[in-house]
Amino acid sequence: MTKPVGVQIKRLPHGHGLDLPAYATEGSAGMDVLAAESVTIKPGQRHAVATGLSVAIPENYEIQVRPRSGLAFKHGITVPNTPGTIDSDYRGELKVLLINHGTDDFAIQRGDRVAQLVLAPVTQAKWEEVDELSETVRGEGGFGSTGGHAKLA
Ligand SMILES: O=c1ccn([C@H]2C[C@H](O)[C@@H](COP(=O)(O)OP(=O)(O)OP(=O)(O)O)O2)c(=O)[nH]1
Ligand SMILES: [Mg+2]
Repeated sequence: MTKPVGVQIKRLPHGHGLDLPAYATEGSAGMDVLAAESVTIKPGQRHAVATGLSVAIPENYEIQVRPRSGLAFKHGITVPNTPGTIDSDYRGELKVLLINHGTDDFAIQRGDRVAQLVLAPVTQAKWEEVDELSETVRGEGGFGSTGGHAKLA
Protein backbone atom coordinates (compact mmCIF):
# COMPACT_ATOMS: atom_id res chain seq x y z
CA MET A 1 0.00 0.00 0.00
CA THR A 2 1.43 3.39 -0.97
CA LYS A 3 1.47 6.31 1.47
CA PRO A 4 -1.99 7.92 1.86
CA VAL A 5 -2.49 11.21 0.02
CA GLY A 6 -3.89 14.17 1.99
CA VAL A 7 -7.25 15.42 0.72
CA GLN A 8 -8.86 18.54 2.20
CA ILE A 9 -12.44 17.98 3.32
CA LYS A 10 -14.99 20.46 4.65
CA ARG A 11 -18.22 19.65 6.45
CA LEU A 12 -21.16 21.71 5.26
CA PRO A 13 -23.71 22.75 7.91
CA HIS A 14 -25.91 19.71 7.21
CA GLY A 15 -22.83 17.44 7.32
CA HIS A 16 -22.03 18.19 10.96
CA GLY A 17 -22.42 15.28 13.36
CA LEU A 18 -21.72 12.60 10.74
CA ASP A 19 -18.57 10.49 10.48
CA LEU A 20 -16.26 11.34 7.60
CA PRO A 21 -16.03 8.75 4.80
CA ALA A 22 -13.83 5.92 6.05
CA TYR A 23 -12.22 2.67 4.96
CA ALA A 24 -14.15 -0.22 6.54
CA THR A 25 -11.04 -2.43 6.67
CA GLU A 26 -7.29 -1.91 6.40
CA GLY A 27 -7.20 -3.11 2.80
CA SER A 28 -10.35 -1.39 1.54
CA ALA A 29 -10.03 0.41 -1.80
CA GLY A 30 -13.01 2.65 -1.13
CA MET A 31 -14.14 4.83 1.76
CA ASP A 32 -17.80 4.35 2.59
CA VAL A 33 -19.61 7.67 2.38
CA LEU A 34 -22.65 8.51 4.49
CA ALA A 35 -25.93 10.09 3.45
CA ALA A 36 -26.54 13.47 5.07
CA GLU A 37 -30.28 13.25 4.41
CA SER A 38 -33.10 10.77 4.82
CA VAL A 39 -34.93 10.01 1.60
CA THR A 40 -36.94 7.22 0.01
CA ILE A 41 -36.18 6.27 -3.59
CA LYS A 42 -39.04 4.57 -5.38
CA PRO A 43 -38.46 1.82 -7.96
CA GLY A 44 -37.18 3.35 -11.19
CA GLN A 45 -36.41 6.71 -9.51
CA ARG A 46 -33.08 8.52 -9.16
CA HIS A 47 -31.88 10.82 -6.40
CA ALA A 48 -28.76 12.93 -5.81
CA VAL A 49 -28.04 12.09 -2.17
CA ALA A 50 -26.46 14.88 -0.13
CA THR A 51 -23.28 14.00 1.75
CA GLY A 52 -22.81 17.34 3.53
CA LEU A 53 -19.20 17.37 2.36
CA SER A 54 -17.00 19.31 -0.07
CA VAL A 55 -13.45 18.35 -0.92
CA ALA A 56 -10.34 19.80 -2.54
CA ILE A 57 -8.64 16.89 -4.28
CA PRO A 58 -4.95 17.43 -5.10
CA GLU A 59 -4.10 18.03 -8.78
CA ASN A 60 -3.54 14.83 -10.77
CA TYR A 61 -6.11 12.93 -8.71
CA GLU A 62 -9.84 12.35 -8.90
CA ILE A 63 -12.34 10.71 -6.61
CA GLN A 64 -14.53 8.02 -8.12
CA VAL A 65 -17.98 7.43 -6.64
CA ARG A 66 -18.76 3.75 -6.89
CA PRO A 67 -21.75 1.64 -5.86
CA ARG A 68 -21.71 -0.67 -2.85
CA SER A 69 -22.19 -4.24 -4.02
CA GLY A 70 -24.40 -5.17 -1.05
CA LEU A 71 -26.94 -2.47 -1.91
CA ALA A 72 -26.83 -3.46 -5.58
CA PHE A 73 -27.24 -7.18 -4.89
CA LYS A 74 -29.84 -6.98 -2.14
CA HIS A 75 -31.86 -3.94 -3.23
CA GLY A 76 -30.97 -3.06 -6.84
CA ILE A 77 -29.53 0.27 -5.66
CA THR A 78 -26.65 1.48 -7.79
CA VAL A 79 -24.90 4.59 -9.10
CA PRO A 80 -26.24 5.41 -12.58
CA ASN A 81 -23.13 7.39 -13.56
CA THR A 82 -20.68 4.90 -12.08
CA PRO A 83 -17.94 5.63 -11.53
CA GLY A 84 -19.03 9.17 -10.69
CA THR A 85 -16.21 11.62 -11.26
CA ILE A 86 -15.26 14.24 -8.67
CA ASP A 87 -12.88 16.65 -10.39
CA SER A 88 -9.93 18.11 -8.49
CA ASP A 89 -11.24 21.66 -9.10
CA TYR A 90 -14.81 20.96 -7.87
CA ARG A 91 -15.70 22.75 -4.65
CA GLY A 92 -19.45 22.11 -4.51
CA GLU A 93 -21.16 19.51 -2.37
CA LEU A 94 -20.18 15.94 -3.14
CA LYS A 95 -23.38 14.14 -4.08
CA VAL A 96 -24.04 10.46 -4.61
CA LEU A 97 -26.36 9.73 -7.51
CA LEU A 98 -28.41 6.63 -6.84
CA ILE A 99 -31.00 4.76 -8.89
CA ASN A 100 -33.40 2.15 -7.64
CA HIS A 101 -33.44 -0.76 -10.08
CA GLY A 102 -35.25 -2.91 -7.49
CA THR A 103 -38.94 -3.60 -7.06
CA ASP A 104 -39.40 -2.02 -3.60
CA ASP A 105 -39.11 1.49 -2.18
CA PHE A 106 -35.62 2.01 -0.76
CA ALA A 107 -35.45 4.08 2.42
CA ILE A 108 -32.18 5.84 3.21
CA GLN A 109 -31.64 7.16 6.73
CA ARG A 110 -29.22 9.99 7.44
CA GLY A 111 -25.93 8.27 8.38
CA ASP A 112 -26.41 5.25 6.10
CA ARG A 113 -23.40 4.28 4.00
CA VAL A 114 -24.69 4.72 0.47
CA ALA A 115 -21.61 4.45 -1.78
CA GLN A 116 -17.82 4.32 -1.70
CA LEU A 117 -15.18 6.85 -2.73
CA VAL A 118 -11.96 5.78 -4.44
CA LEU A 119 -9.08 8.24 -4.77
CA ALA A 120 -7.38 7.59 -8.10
CA PRO A 121 -4.51 9.14 -10.05
CA VAL A 122 -5.39 10.93 -13.29
CA THR A 123 -3.16 11.65 -16.26
CA GLN A 124 -4.41 14.23 -18.73
CA ALA A 125 -3.84 13.44 -22.42
CA LYS A 126 -2.43 15.82 -25.00
CA TRP A 127 -3.67 15.06 -28.53
CA GLU A 128 -1.03 14.47 -31.20
CA GLU A 129 -3.02 14.52 -34.44
CA VAL A 130 -1.66 12.34 -37.28
CA ASP A 131 -2.77 11.16 -40.74
CA GLU A 132 -1.89 7.49 -40.12
CA LEU A 133 -1.89 5.47 -36.89
CA SER A 134 0.65 2.72 -36.13
CA GLU A 135 -0.31 -0.78 -37.38
CA THR A 136 -1.21 -3.59 -34.96
CA VAL A 137 -2.27 -7.25 -35.17
CA ARG A 138 -5.72 -6.34 -33.82
CA GLY A 139 -6.17 -3.54 -36.28
CA GLU A 140 -9.83 -2.50 -36.42
CA GLY A 141 -11.11 -5.71 -34.79
CA GLY A 142 -13.15 -5.14 -31.65
CA PHE A 143 -16.48 -5.83 -30.01
CA GLY A 144 -15.89 -9.58 -29.60
CA SER A 145 -13.52 -10.07 -32.56
CA THR A 146 -11.19 -12.26 -30.48
CA GLY A 147 -13.92 -14.75 -29.51
CA GLY A 148 -17.14 -14.77 -27.57
CA HIS A 149 -18.33 -16.42 -24.38
CA ALA A 150 -18.18 -20.16 -23.78
CA LYS A 151 -20.68 -22.02 -25.93
CA LEU A 152 -23.30 -24.19 -24.23
CA ALA A 153 -22.80 -27.89 -25.02
O1 LIG B 1 -21.45 11.44 -8.78
C1 LIG B 1 -21.08 12.64 -8.88
C2 LIG B 1 -20.57 13.15 -10.07
C3 LIG B 1 -20.19 14.49 -10.11
N1 LIG B 1 -20.31 15.27 -9.00
C4 LIG B 1 -19.83 16.66 -9.04
C5 LIG B 1 -18.31 16.71 -8.94
C6 LIG B 1 -17.85 16.86 -10.36
O2 LIG B 1 -16.59 17.49 -10.41
C7 LIG B 1 -18.97 17.68 -10.94
C8 LIG B 1 -19.15 17.51 -12.42
O3 LIG B 1 -19.34 16.16 -12.70
P1 LIG B 1 -19.33 15.62 -14.21
O4 LIG B 1 -18.19 16.21 -14.97
O5 LIG B 1 -19.46 14.14 -14.16
O6 LIG B 1 -20.74 16.17 -14.74
P2 LIG B 1 -21.10 17.06 -16.02
O7 LIG B 1 -22.46 16.67 -16.38
O8 LIG B 1 -20.02 16.95 -17.06
O9 LIG B 1 -21.14 18.51 -15.36
P3 LIG B 1 -20.10 19.72 -15.53
O10 LIG B 1 -20.51 20.39 -16.80
O11 LIG B 1 -20.33 20.58 -14.32
O12 LIG B 1 -18.71 19.15 -15.58
O13 LIG B 1 -20.16 17.25 -10.28
C9 LIG B 1 -20.77 14.77 -7.82
O14 LIG B 1 -20.87 15.44 -6.80
N2 LIG B 1 -21.16 13.45 -7.79
MG1 LIG C 1 -18.00 17.47 -16.68
